[in-house]
Amino acid sequence: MLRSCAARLRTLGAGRGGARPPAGNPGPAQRWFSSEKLSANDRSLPNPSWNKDLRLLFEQFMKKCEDGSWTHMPSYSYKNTLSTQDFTTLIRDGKLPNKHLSQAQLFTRSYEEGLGFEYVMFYNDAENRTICFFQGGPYLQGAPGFLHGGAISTMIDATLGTSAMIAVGIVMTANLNITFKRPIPLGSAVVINSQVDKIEGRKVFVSCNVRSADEKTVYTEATSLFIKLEPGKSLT
Ligand SMILES: CCCCCCCC/C=C\CCCCCCCC(=O)SCCNC(=O)CCNC(=O)[C@H](O)C(C)(C)COP(=O)(O)OP(=O)(O)OC[C@H]1O[C@@H](n2cnc3c(N)ncnc32)[C@H](O)[C@@H]1OP(=O)(O)O
Repeated sequence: MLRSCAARLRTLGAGRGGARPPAGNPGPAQRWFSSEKLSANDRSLPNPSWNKDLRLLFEQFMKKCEDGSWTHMPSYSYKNTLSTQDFTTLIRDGKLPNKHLSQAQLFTRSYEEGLGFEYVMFYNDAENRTICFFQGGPYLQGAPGFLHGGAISTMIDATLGTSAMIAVGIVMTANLNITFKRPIPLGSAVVINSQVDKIEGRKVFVSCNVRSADEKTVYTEATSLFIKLEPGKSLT
């Protein structure tokens, strides 16, 4: 099943997979989620650290990929990618020191397998929704036995950011409001369900909640504003 979905992604091409870009606004997100990056090292595929719930959720959604309603997002890397160069040229006028760039890693993929952020995202084009299944490892502890709020915020930002980027292209987080309602047990699988609520010019309003795998517990809720970056306008 895994192999068939991977093959499907390759056939479908760009990172939005089967999803159609909005008319006249394809956005560069396509390149970043490109199937070219699908490989044996794809961190969005199950590994031995994934618990039963995370595997089950992954399998359920890979099945949903088969009719094209959902798209599995392969993991991506900032390392030596065209998108990194685009981003630095666009935003930093190429000023980012090369030394730092060559060592750079995507924060959420920088821990060894099982120790930090284990996650996979799926995207639904028709509903403008991105869903992330996330299991926080032992290096993400805050209160004993529970996930650090910063780690939860990071995954929320990544999921909401992905939603916004798919909608309009390169964005940055301008505002992130989070309500922590219940602590999340370390090592448990949670569901981050996000949607684009509104787009006003360059402003993209996105929201999400974080629930337990059985959906019975709402752990966290968040709303956020992302701003589509303006080509040629340096932020530094
Ligand atoms: C991240 C890019 C990755 C690239 C490629 C990778 C591929 C991987 C694929 C996928 C990954 C996705 C996952 C990533 C997730 C992580 C994202 C982060 O962690 S981002 C780091 C934290 N955020 C910052 O450091 C921003 C710092 N702030 C800024 O740089 C600027 O303030 C910025 C860009 C947000 C806006 O600056 P302006 O100069 O472009 O725009 P102005 O003119 O100030 O605002 C435009 C409109 O927005 C409103 N606005 C701006 N900030 C606001 C705010 N905080 N609250 C309310 N309104 C705000 C303004 O009032 C204005 O509104 P009016 O058009 O006049 O109606």
